[in-house]
Amino acid sequence: MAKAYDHLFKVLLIGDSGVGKTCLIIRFAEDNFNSTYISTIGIDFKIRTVDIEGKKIKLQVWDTAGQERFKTITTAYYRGAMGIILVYDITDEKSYENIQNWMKSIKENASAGVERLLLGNKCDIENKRKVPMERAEKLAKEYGIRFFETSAKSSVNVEEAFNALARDILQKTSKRGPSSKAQLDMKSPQKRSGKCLLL
Ligand SMILES: Nc1nc2c(ncn2[C@@H]2O[C@H](COP(=O)(O)OP(=O)(O)OP(=O)(O)O)[C@@H](O)[C@H]2O)c(=O)[nH]1
Repeated sequence: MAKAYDHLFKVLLIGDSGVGKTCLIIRFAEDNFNSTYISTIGIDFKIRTVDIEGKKIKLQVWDTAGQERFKTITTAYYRGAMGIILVYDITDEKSYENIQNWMKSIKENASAGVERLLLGNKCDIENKRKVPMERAEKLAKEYGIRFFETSAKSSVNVEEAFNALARDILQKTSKRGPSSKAQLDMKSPQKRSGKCLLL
């Protein structure tokens, strides 16, 4: 029987509790949204296969608990990830400031060449915005990573963000060959960002 996919990429979402990691994954994997907040206990994952440049990419998306008390469990999963999505909430300044701590955690726990992506979620609630988009754009530029403002609720940029990450991982793996995932190049080029456009 033919293989159902060409590549399997493991992707991890991290960020403060309540920023919307679970909702982003549910939007991406099931195209659904639920406003009831059930905080993630430990770790969980969902799967979706996407088509990138004619290749079937199976994305195994790991959802981590943002709460401090689960840190020992969740950081154990960093090592196997080929992509890590850092999420903050545009209405919660603290969650944005904590991005640098999450970055530090990646440095300490993930493989050296892991592909990173910054998301400012909940861009549907513009009237409660605390973090200007330009601030996050600047930060992403400093880190040399992509940035999108997203809304899991209104389905803004979710598809785009996951696809961009999958494409970046694919480009890295095809450049280096599938066996050298752990030693991927750290220097990623300056990347464009995605504006939050609610249609
Ligand atoms: N308005 C709005 N609310 C959102 C959005 N995404 C998530 N939420 C709400 O924010 C709350 C937290 O969402 P979760 O996805 O559970 O947050 P989390 O980051 O997984 O939280 P932990 O599991 O505790 O780490 C829920 O009440 C969601 O309904 C969004 O894009 N817009």
